[in-house]
Amino acid sequence: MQPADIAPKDRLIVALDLPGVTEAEAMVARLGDSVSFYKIGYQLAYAGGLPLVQQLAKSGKKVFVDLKLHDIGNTVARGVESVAKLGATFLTVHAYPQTMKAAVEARSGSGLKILAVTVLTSYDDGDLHAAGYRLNVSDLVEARAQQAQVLGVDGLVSSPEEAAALRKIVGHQMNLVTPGIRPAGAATGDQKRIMTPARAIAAGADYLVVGRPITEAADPRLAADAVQAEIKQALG
Ligand SMILES: O=c1ccn([C@@H]2O[C@H](COP(=O)(O)O)[C@@H](O)[C@H]2O)c(=O)[nH]1
Repeated sequence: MQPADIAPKDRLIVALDLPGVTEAEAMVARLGDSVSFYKIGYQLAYAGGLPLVQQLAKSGKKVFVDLKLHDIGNTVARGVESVAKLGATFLTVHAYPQTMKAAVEARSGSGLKILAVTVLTSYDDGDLHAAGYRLNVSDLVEARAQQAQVLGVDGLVSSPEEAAALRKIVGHQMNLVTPGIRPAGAATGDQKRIMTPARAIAAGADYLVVGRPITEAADPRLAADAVQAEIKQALG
């Protein structure tokens, strides 16, 4: 999907990083029609949250399954086939060539899009070096984006800090999905490469992933509406 085709409201993806299905359902009810796109990651998926993917999809919401798959090709492919049956819109894999190739082949014919996680937004150059990488964050993100593009991956997960550079590399053929979003004044937490919603959109991000600044807000709906307003304003 070209960025211009993405409805402004669908650009906010709320991370349902919550302890269980009851809490997740309550959050979805609280956010109501302010939010149309949800992300289910480790915490909820491992607490029985995967059936919620189908439930949300049936109720008209879009769902991003953020399991960041990385395994031998056959295991990744079979996992992708299973997630495709749930009706999810996005699924993440780590941006390793074998993994991306297996995922792209396995999703073909389904409506599922594969997103490659380039470098986690909680990493800076020092963290990469500590993990044994010689490249800095921006170089590794760009190298992985180029590999992902060649392999036919549908989109990239990166910090909004890399969005403008990635746009130049991949044009509008791939979706740019950016966590590490922090409204002005929000606690950074463990995120290291962050931007405000408005700056992320201006930098070229298609989708903004926001978790704690919304789910831990005193009024999550008000917090989500504020992010939506910032997105709309930045889109002009
Ligand atoms: O590089 C990445 C990839 C995924 N995430 C996920 O996004 C949300 C962010 O939540 P916040 O509470 O807004 O920090 C979370 O579910 C991560 O698993 C990411 O942050 N960075």
